[in-house]
Amino acid sequence: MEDEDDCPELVPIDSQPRPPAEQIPVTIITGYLGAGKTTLLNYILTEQHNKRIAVILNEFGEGSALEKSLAVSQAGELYEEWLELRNGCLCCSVKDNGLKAIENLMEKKGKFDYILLETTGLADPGAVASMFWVDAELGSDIYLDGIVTVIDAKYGMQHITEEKPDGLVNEAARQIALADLTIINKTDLVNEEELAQLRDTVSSINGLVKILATQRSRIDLSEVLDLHSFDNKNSANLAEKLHLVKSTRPHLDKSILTVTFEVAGNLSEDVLNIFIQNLLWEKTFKNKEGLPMSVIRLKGIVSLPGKTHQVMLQGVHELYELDETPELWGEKPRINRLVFIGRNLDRDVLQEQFISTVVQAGDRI
Ligand SMILES: Nc1nc2c(ncn2[C@@H]2O[C@H](COP(=O)(O)OP(=O)(O)OP(=O)(O)O)[C@@H](O)[C@H]2O)c(=O)[nH]1
Ligand SMILES: [Zn+2]
Repeated sequence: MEDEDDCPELVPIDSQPRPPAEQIPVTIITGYLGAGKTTLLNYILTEQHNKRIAVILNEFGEGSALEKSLAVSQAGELYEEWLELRNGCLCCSVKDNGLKAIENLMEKKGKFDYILLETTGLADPGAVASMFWVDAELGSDIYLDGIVTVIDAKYGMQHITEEKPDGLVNEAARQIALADLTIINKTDLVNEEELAQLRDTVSSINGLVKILATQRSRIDLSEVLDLHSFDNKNSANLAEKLHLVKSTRPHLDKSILTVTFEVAGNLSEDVLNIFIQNLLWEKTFKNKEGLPMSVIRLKGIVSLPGKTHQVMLQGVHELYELDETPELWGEKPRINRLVFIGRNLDRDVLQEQFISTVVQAGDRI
């Protein structure tokens, strides 16, 4: 789906659900060491916009650092604050730590319009993303808007294809697997052929992701901000978008790839939950070599019996959510579309399992 960018549809205003007015978007900016994350942040801060943006630098969700730097851009002026964070384990305690610190800062300084968070080059953005996502559900002031991965045009390929010792995930590839947008930066350092190769590799990992190319991370802000990748605000064309996604071939034997399939019918919600939990939590699905499938990102549109609206399925790491969208099925055929991004995924095995359990149970309802 690279460069697939359709104009927003004209929709009557009241049919557009919005997050509650006070909720503030967080965009996670990730990418391998030196790819251009900070350059992107600085660019966003200096661009013309009327937003009051809080930028969180340094790692967030690793180790037990006591102090993190937080810079706030207000009316073009950049100033820094040092915040004390009690303990850095963001993935296991939801309402604490970094998030609390942001909320405290907002109490003190007034609200921000937007939060940008740069992870370290080696971080797993999934853990950070999960935290914000869960928190939004718990009625936080903040919601996760999207994950943006910056890739070094010159060294990206090397980072992505580097083989890791058995069982370890390649961090650069995982960052791409999780991304809603990838920015291939430093295009001044490569020729067109190298750039095209890198694009192909990126889409072979993540068949859903949009790919843009930049120099000095210069990018139209509307491409980066307000993506609404984790809520149903942009669900209008999701079914069509998912329909265009293709299963990919891995660029290396054990690398991350995308698999997708479509199946008609109504699903049993209970059995669907069991299927996803087996896949994400129990890891009971194996590919033909007997290796456990591991899903990093999951997206779908499903049809549940008795529901007139399309239901969106979203997953990051071990979290997932079924969320009714404003889209009606109407006269459209009820086709479930699922996209999985991860390792050791076997499309045929997944599809067979899905049909023999979730769809068949749905048929019996
Ligand atoms: N040639 C070239 N250099 C760039 C470009 N964009 C950024 N750089 C340089 O690349 C280096 C790394 O950029 P940063 O923005 O600090 O990268 P980062 O991802 O934040 O790096 P870490 O936080 O250390 O992981 C800096 O020296 C930038 O000036 C570009 O488009 N072309
Ligand atoms: Zn940086």
